[in-house]
Amino acid sequence: MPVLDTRGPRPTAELLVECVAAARVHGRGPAAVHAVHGAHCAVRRGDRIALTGPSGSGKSTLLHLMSGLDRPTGGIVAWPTWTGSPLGRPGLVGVVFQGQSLLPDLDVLENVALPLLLGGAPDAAACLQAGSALATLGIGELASKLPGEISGGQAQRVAVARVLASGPALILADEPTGRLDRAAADRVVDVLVEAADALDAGLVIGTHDEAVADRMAVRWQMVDGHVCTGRPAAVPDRGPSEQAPSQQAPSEQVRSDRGSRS
Ligand SMILES: Nc1ncnc2c1ncn2[C@@H]1O[C@H](COP(=O)(O)OP(=O)(O)OP(=O)(O)O)[C@@H](O)[C@H]1O
Repeated sequence: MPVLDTRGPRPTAELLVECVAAARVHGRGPAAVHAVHGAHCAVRRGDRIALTGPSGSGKSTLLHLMSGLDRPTGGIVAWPTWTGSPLGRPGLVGVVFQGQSLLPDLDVLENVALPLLLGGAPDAAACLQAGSALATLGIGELASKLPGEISGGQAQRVAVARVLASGPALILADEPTGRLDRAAADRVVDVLVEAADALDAGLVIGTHDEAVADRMAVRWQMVDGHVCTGRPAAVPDRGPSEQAPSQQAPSEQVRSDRGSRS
């Protein structure tokens, strides 16, 4: 029986990421695509959010902005309690990518251990943690396989294991169950929710799967690049120790850098 997350948001929990009028335009001129515009949203520790919406509505783009992997072309994306973007800093944000994201020349265990090794963990500890994450996902026997030797669904679970192994404070999963059957999809969501609970992490799952979305306490709906969070489109309430983006040093936020990326 899948675990249903019925907890509501905790408005004073640590604010992990917030978007204030965030926008992302891909390309320029007549070919420009306004993938996200005017996004006001925030994720706190303990949040369990389903990000839903039709194909092309901007879910992946918004997740990439919140991860720091992409930069807004308008507005602000900020991580108020961290100093600067989480990019390249294991343990802060973990992203389960939508497509193939495993390195083909590394075996499954090495793929899962890689972020830990890059973060400075000793080999033995990284391998132990990676093996444990694979076992949690029920795919421990794949450890020595290369990505080319496993199925798409198995690769998707390896990608989830890779994120969980590094114990991030914010987990952003982009269609993590897209290639899985119902039972495997339920298991992956179980694992994501259990890991998020254990880490007191914020969890956002981009999904087309209503059964997955229904298991999250909160739903954000995207339509044509607009995100509806069900909350007023104002700067979210902050806990007493948290600064608004406008009070932070520029280096601690990612502002619009219109024109610097296409
Ligand atoms: N690198 C890019 N260059 C140009 N356009 C892009 C790029 N990435 C995304 N887009 C466009 O931005 C819009 C939003 O795409 P995005 O992938 O964020 O949507 P999505 O809701 O995640 O879709 P899906 O559910 O199919 O994954 C789409 O029109 C898409 O074609």
